[in-house]
Amino acid sequence: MTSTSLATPENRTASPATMQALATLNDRLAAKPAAHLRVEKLSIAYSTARGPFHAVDDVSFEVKPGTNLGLVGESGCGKSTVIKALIGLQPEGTKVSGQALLDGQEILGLSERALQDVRWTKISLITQSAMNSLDPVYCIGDQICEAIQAHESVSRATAWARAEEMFALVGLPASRLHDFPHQFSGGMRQRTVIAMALALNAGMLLADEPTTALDPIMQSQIMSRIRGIHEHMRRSMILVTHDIAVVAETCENTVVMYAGKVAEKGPTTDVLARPLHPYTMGLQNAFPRLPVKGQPRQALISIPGIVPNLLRPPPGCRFAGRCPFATERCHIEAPAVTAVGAQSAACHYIDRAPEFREAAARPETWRKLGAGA
Ligand SMILES: Nc1ncnc2c1ncn2[C@@H]1O[C@H](COP(=O)(O)OP(=O)(O)OP(=O)(O)O)[C@@H](O)[C@H]1O
Repeated sequence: MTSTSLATPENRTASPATMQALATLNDRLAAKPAAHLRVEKLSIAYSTARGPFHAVDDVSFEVKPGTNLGLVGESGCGKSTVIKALIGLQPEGTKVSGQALLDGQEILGLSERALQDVRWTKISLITQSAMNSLDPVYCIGDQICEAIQAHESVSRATAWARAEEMFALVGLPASRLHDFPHQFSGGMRQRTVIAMALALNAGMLLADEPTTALDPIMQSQIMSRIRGIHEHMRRSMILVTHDIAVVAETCENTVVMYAGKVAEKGPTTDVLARPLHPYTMGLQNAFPRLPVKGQPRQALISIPGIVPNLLRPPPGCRFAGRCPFATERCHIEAPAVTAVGAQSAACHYIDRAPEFREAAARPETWRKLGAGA
């Protein structure tokens, strides 16, 4: 990446500190390009007292270099489980199968030693809870320096300068590097975690609900900061969120997960404008959309029912029990993934998607569950 490519309209209005931080990033960005991730047939089962819990089943997707992928779905659909497996943080005893190739290197099942070489330098994590990732007894600057020096043989002065650079990128003054975590607000702590995740310039960022713990104003500030950084640094990112609107604004591609499986995936604009899977249609109804002038404000419709228990996953389509269009076949036979252009979905009735979309927009459709397609 060249310095001219960083001079986007947005950063022309950025502060001198941010501009300086962006300029000094150039060499490191060029040395470590954005990563490519290919996940193939990823299955993950937690070991529980009642047997294996199949939290993720046969999940495949790709993150192209320099793009953002949104991983969406209700709570308990397996999004965080995917993220944890990618960075080797699954609990002991968890069974992980399939492949995850980061720039061609298998990152599933690495030894702790091998993981240390990959984590933070090639793939880094922005977690849900910033407070837990910061040590209360060290000042923030020391923590960032320690992370840098654990992976790169640079002097403390260089590491501190890098920490200042990262703070400028996330919009925090360098003087605050001397503070301790308890002196920061929730939003500032979250920015710090983002700065730490960026400090080693990993080609792949995993952001697991990076704003969930914050108030709505702070959420939108942090998300626009993440978008800005993405724009300048062109890292690859997986963004886990419940919020379809955030995905629409931030991610080129989207994977919709339901009960541990991929329900639908493809370019975000296609998935949101022309969803193929009834679950995506239902998920969209549950989120507020921007009002269109002259049209009545759309009512929010939630999907009745709950995600099935994955100790014993249902044999057919996992969404069948909540799908207003499900037939007997859906309850017995698991649907294969079918592609329509760049988009694909696991639904037996993908060819009826236009008709389903119309019906799914009406609240009464979701009231007569199991009525058959
Ligand atoms: N250590 C564990 N042992 C057993 N089951 C687990 C464990 N961790 C998570 N689960 C279960 O796995 C399923 C998927 O959880 P996961 O956290 O991946 O979902 P999610 O889609 O990220 O949800 P959320 O949006 O609430 O974080 C859930 O039913 C959860 O209860």
